[in-house]
Amino acid sequence: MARNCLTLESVRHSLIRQEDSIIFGLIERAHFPINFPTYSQSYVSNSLHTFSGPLLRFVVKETEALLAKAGRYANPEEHPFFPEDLPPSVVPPHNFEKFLHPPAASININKDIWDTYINKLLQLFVTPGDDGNYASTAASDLLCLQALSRRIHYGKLVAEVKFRESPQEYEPAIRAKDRDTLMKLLTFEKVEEAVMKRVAKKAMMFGQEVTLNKDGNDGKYKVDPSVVSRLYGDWIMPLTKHVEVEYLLRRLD
Ligand SMILES: C=C(O[C@@H]1C=C(C(=O)O)C=C[C@H]1O)C(=O)O
Repeated sequence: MARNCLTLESVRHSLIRQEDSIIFGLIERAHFPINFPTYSQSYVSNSLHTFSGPLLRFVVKETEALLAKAGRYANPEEHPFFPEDLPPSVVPPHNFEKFLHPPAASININKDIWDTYINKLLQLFVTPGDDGNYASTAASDLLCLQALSRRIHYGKLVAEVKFRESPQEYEPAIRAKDRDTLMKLLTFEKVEEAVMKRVAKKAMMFGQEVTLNKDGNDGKYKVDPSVVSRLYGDWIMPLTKHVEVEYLLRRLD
């Protein structure tokens, strides 16, 4: 859909579709235990020193460098975790439609997303332990981080649509830099409740063991549906709303 035709309904539809990517990402990651060395500062201290620091950082940085060359970050919906020193794109530029307000478009909260994912979310949905699969673990973390980042930064599009639909409602609070009022204006509790129920249901459907005999899967899921609901309620939606508020605060710049 052309950006200038975006509506609250169409951006919400995209958020619903993105739930699938996030839940599949969580299921893939939950396949491995925590594998703590993936995040350890000292993991490669004995190697040939082609890099230092956590393996996940190395995997994300190197992947982003490659994707930057392929033009990924020219797309306003994509946000790198390591924007410093990214190589230039080597592909012909695509003329992405400019839907966002330029001074607000550059918001990037990936640092918060990274810290939240590693320090708070992971231990809620993966088991303790170490099976040595650190590179595969980092690869599945990368997918989760990218899906979360895309969803949370989608808050910019949501905020732009909400602002365009009723600028007169938002302008006084933006001018007064009143975060609390902005948060109230952009919050739809009924929508949030529906999101939490739907993601739990999707986690049940996507995370069940599919067998050819009649036995059910004994209520066991690859990732706990109530945890998925909690990740959304406590972190993913609050971070999306944080992006919405930050965006609106710059909407009249
Ligand atoms: C994204 C929106 O803004 C808020 C954030 C929501 C979310 O992150 O899913 C849902 C409802 C709103 O409280 C929206 O209105 O759809």
